[in-house]
Amino acid sequence: MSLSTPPTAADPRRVHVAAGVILREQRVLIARRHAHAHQGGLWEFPGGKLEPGESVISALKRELQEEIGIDIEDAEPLLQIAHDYPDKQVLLDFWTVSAFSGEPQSKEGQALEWCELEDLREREFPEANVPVVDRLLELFEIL
Ligand SMILES: Nc1nc2c([nH]c(=O)n2[C@@H]2O[C@H](COP(=O)(O)OP(=O)(O)OP(=O)(O)O)[C@@H](O)[C@H]2O)c(=O)[nH]1
Ligand SMILES: [Mg+2]
Repeated sequence: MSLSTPPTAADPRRVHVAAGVILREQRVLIARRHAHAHQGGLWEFPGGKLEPGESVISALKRELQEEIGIDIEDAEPLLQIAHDYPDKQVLLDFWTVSAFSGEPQSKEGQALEWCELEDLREREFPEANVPVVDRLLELFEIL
């Protein structure tokens, strides 16, 4: 019998998070997590925790307005990842944001970068993000 149980998406202790993969030409918008935050100093896709009773898309819209000041006009699910950090279990819902209004700006003092897809591997992301970065590069046929 294995000592640890594999991650399951349904575990109610998981923190459910919505994050946006915002694409423009061959670039993706990434933000740097504050040094003191969970997984601090690493790059992320903007987003945050769902409030009780909130849908993923509503949370995504709210978080992207709060963090970078844009309004989502079109988005579709890209990948869901359940990941266990030593100190936290998360369920990350990554959505591709294909249309939005407003110009992304740092509303919480975080660094923002329109990163060329081919440079994405050089940025350090939290461990849970590895499959989403892989998927994105696969979709754009970047090896
Ligand atoms: N937004 C975002 N969170 C991520 C990513 N990858 C990843 O592991 N996480 C984790 O998911 C959780 C998301 O929390 P958050 O800090 O963005 O939540 P939030 O915006 O609601 O912030 P708050 O806690 O200050 O209200 C964190 O534990 C973070 O480490 C990612 O790409 N984007
Ligand atoms: Mg956040």
